[in-house]
Amino acid sequence: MTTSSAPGKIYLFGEHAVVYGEPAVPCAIERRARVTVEQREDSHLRVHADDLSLDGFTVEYSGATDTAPDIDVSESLIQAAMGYVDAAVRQARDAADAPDAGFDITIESDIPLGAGLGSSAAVTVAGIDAATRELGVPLEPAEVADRAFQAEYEVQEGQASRADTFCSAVGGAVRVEGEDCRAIDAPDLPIVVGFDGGAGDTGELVAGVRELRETYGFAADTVAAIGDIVREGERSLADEDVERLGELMDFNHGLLEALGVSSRSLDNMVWAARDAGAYGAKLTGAGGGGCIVALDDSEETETALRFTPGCEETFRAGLDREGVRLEEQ
Ligand SMILES: Nc1ncnc2c1ncn2[C@@H]1O[C@H](COP(=O)(O)OP(=O)(O)O)[C@@H](O)[C@H]1O
Ligand SMILES: C[C@@](O)(CCOP(=O)(O)O)CC(=O)O
Ligand SMILES: [Mg+2]
Repeated sequence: MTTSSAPGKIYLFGEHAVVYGEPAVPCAIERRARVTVEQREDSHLRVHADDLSLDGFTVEYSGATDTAPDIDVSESLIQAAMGYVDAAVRQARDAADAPDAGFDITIESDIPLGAGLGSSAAVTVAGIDAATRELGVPLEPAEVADRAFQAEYEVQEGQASRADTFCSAVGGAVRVEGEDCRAIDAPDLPIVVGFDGGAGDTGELVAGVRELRETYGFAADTVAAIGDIVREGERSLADEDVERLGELMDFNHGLLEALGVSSRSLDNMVWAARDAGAYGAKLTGAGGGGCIVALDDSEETETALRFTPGCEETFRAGLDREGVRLEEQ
């Protein structure tokens, strides 16, 4: 039996634009997904996911085509849930040259689903790490990242950057531009997250930006301007200039809003944080609903978010300098 965990992330800058080759800077946060795998005698997969619905569920199957129908959850939820797990298992089987390996898999996660905190990447990264270790072929974090990207790319039908998976695998702050992925230095940032309890559809939101970008030159310019913000943001990060970082996050949020990926509740939370004196605030991840990230060393932003209509949860999320790690073997 092997358990690995991997962190979720927030985007300081650059989501969406990173899909078109602009740089992005995500940071791993201290919220993790833990995946436990145990090799079976047969080639079946039995997956237990506690967090997918209020009750959690278990599904046993031997492949994507013959999902066992004897459980009380919709087919689409199973497909959505199993996509990443299936793809992670395919990567592990491939890495170990063990095409028939079967597993009992348990997923536990502190990362809300579809909320912009990279739950899919954390589950995929931790899953590949645990399954390859279980098969006796532990991989370096960079290789876990590469395989997790292939898995996400497959599930998201070509609409994925390397940002989430690389960040989750190596931890800390990272910079991703196309295939160029590297860890960068960052100070401990006073990160506050606000969560509206909802989720956005990453594929749909990415497709929306793609269409705007193809329709209007100024939308393409907006995407390019986000790239400029990221490059400026990297300098502020190196200078540890938190005030400037906040200003650039505000600017980045404005451009994401213009690209149509914000929502009323995300905007409300962003404004609540700014009014409370945060250095800056923006949505994180695909948008549409889910989380915002703000920088504030005082308690003011958390207090304000607690009283903001539409905000369901707020928490401080320290930068997690550790990426994927073995928990137990
Ligand atoms: N705890 C979990 N157990 C099983 N699958 C999960 C878990 N958390 C996330 N996932 C998978 O990740 C998907 C959400 O990923 P995505 O839409 O990219 O949003 P995000 O990565 O921002 O959370 C879920 O639909 C599910 O397939
Ligand atoms: C919109 C995007 O830039 C980030 C999506 O992040 P998340 O899955 O919402 O956490 C897509 C991507 O980079 O793959
Ligand atoms: Mg995701």
